[in-house]
Amino acid sequence: MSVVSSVSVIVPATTANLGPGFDCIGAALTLYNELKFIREEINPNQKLVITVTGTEAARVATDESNLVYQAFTKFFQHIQQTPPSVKIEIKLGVPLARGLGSSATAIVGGLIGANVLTGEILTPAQIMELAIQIEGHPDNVVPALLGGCRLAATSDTGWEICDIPWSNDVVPVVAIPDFELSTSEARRVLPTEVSRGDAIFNTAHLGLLLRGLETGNQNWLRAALQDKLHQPYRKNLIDHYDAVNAAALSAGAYGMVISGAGPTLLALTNTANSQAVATAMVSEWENKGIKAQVKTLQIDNRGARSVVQG
Ligand SMILES: Nc1ncnc2c1ncn2[C@@H]1O[C@H](COP(=O)(O)OP(=O)(O)O)[C@@H](O)[C@H]1O
Ligand SMILES: N[C@@H](CCOP(=O)(O)O)C(=O)O
Repeated sequence: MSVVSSVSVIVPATTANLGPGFDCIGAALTLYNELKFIREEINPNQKLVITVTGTEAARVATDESNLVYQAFTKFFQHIQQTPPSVKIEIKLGVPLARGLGSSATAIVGGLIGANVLTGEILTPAQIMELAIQIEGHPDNVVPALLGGCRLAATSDTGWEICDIPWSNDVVPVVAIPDFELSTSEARRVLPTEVSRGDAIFNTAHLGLLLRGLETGNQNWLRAALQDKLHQPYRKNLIDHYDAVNAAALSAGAYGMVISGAGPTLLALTNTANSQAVATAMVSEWENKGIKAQVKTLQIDNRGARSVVQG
């Protein structure tokens, strides 16, 4: 493969955990960030120019602390080369710090951009290992890279990634409030140890969820979307969680969970009820004084993709 001078990388948002699958399952969604990498001499004293567009652009760092650039430089550290001068153009479509995997898009995008610019020195599996290492857990970076719904588990030799079939009858609706919650803050409230009862509860419910997602079986999905490992601790960080949950259920959702580390709330429902569920969730929050936007999405089955431009 030859070295290229410019590449665009499109990376999907993700919804991680899906209730009982804390830190091991996530799905890619039809909502995207686009990152363009242009290898060029800027000037002798400057190695980096970052531009960001999109409604939350002002909140993204444009210096070396930018997460896309951090991942880009980690790639070069890994292959023991000096990173080239680069211009990075970021088009934001994924809201920041809302539990929709914006950090995963930045990490995956930075790694793929660097790999393509160097003529694909690393394999997709090596890129995945690096992405998991940087993010610290696999459940958002893996579906962002590969698309679909993915379960990741460690093995003696690394990671086993499993493709989880997702029935077309299961529709994801995300309600995104206008406040941020960083993943690190939402991880700080979690206990380091859990009881055997809670571990068994989640093991059983995750098994049920996998079959519910595959078959669209409504009873299994209704029972499956429960969790004892993270949501009981995190829901207090999300104002009116219980009220939005009740609104989603009464409008016909199978269940509602925290998307990723939150504060976005994810309802799973069927096509017939999706509009009612979306309206109920956003109205409930807005009645309580919290602005929110709602999106009825699909599962992205392609994952991150790159287009070489020169
Ligand atoms: N496109 C991007 N470019 C640069 N940094 C980003 C981008 N998207 C997200 N980030 C960084 O990731 C942070 C959010 O990460 P995190 O708290 O894990 O939330 P999320 O649930 O959205 O992944 C942002 O505050 C920002 O620092
Ligand atoms: N399992 C992680 C997932 C974080 O996802 P994000 O989309 O909020 O970055 C967690 O729940 O902490």
